Amino acid sequence: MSNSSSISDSPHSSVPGSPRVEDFDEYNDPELIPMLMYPGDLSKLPSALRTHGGAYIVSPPLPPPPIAEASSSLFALSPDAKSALRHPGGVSVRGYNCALKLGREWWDYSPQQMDPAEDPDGLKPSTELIPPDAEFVEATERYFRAALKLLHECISVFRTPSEYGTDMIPGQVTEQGDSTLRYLRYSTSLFPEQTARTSDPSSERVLDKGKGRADPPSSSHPVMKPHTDHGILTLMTATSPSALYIYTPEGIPLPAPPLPNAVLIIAGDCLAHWTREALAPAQQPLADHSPDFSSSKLTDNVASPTTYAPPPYPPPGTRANASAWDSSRPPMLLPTPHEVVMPVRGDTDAQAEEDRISLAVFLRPAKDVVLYRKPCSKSDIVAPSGQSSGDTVPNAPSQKVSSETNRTLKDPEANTDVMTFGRWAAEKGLYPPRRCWLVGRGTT
Ligand SMILES: O=C(O)CCC(=O)C(=O)O
Ligand SMILES: [Fe+2]
Repeated sequence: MSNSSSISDSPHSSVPGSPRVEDFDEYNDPELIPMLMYPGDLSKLPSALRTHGGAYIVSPPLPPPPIAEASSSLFALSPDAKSALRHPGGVSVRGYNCALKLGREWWDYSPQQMDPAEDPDGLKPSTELIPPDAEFVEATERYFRAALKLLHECISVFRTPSEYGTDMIPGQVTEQGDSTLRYLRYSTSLFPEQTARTSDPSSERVLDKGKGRADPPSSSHPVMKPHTDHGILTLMTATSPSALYIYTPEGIPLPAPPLPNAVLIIAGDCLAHWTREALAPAQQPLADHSPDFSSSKLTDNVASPTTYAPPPYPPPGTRANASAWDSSRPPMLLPTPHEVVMPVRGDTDAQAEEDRISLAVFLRPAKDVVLYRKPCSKSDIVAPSGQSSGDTVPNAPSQKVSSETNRTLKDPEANTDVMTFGRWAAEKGLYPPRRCWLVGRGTT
């Protein structure tokens, strides 16, 4: 498809490289992320996620994102003030965190009380991990509420009968759940050498999790490595320079620059679990499901079924052959891999030396919502830390697994392995293949 014909006389023709919404049905260009006009085109979101891994929603019902305020208020705080916003239990998805070697810092806004599993001693409600700027926090709260409303509208599309099924999202996903809003700052000035030069040594130690010295950066560019988000949907916007890339289900990278008056929506892990369940009930025995995807109804619309591989989700703590359960049931939607690679000095981008600030709203279910139930034999399940079998997930770091994880690991009587969202989130970091289904496919 030719870009010039598709964007001429489009209301968004000022945005180069994006297809006109009206062309969407015919549209099959893997190089462009579709643009959906709010509200009329929301119904096309499942298709867009399936073919491209993401879609822009144009004219979303959202207040202006408080990104400039994040820069001047939140990220301008002193190192000590930032340290005061760290979660007492070291949780990286609440309050302030940084990865200086990757040139990145971020802050998560989560107005709900902390989950007891994260905060067993009831040390602090998360509302205490907020910066001392009421105006900024109010603007953040306003944006968060409006974004959640929009994301729930998106979810209602998945509940409407369509060629992909009906009621793909469980009914409980109507509340805030474990949703959060995140601001990120990417800057070469965050690299350890820079911070060592510009901040006093004691602050630097605090910022870099107790390290007394500045290790060199892991990359010359501020980055976020390829991953999928563990929630349902993520809504994103950012300042230039453009640095975000998403991957299609075929593993093709697409630039995802910030567009004026638009937000990007991508799919999280939950959608893959639920669309797999909706189309292939887990209760059916393994033998009923052919691993030959080309013969599956589910893949009729996929351009090259042979290149369409499901994400390698080895069930935690199971024997290697148990992962065949997952690969025999391709999900209708894959979670969207994405990564951020900042241009830096010497790159061609004119804005290469500017910081990039991004904002993401993660729509997540509550921790006890079930992602899937998997039939298993008693011998399939071992402790996720790999203590009771030699053939558990390779290289899984030995880490403490929450009591919630152990409780829900298995119902021995029913021979059913129940994966809740809380368990998935807790275990995702422990099993490298779950970080991103692209890893190991030679794409990254
Ligand atoms: O900074 C961005 O644009 C993406 C952030 C992201 O992927 C994340 O926080 O999970
Ligand atoms: Fe992400």
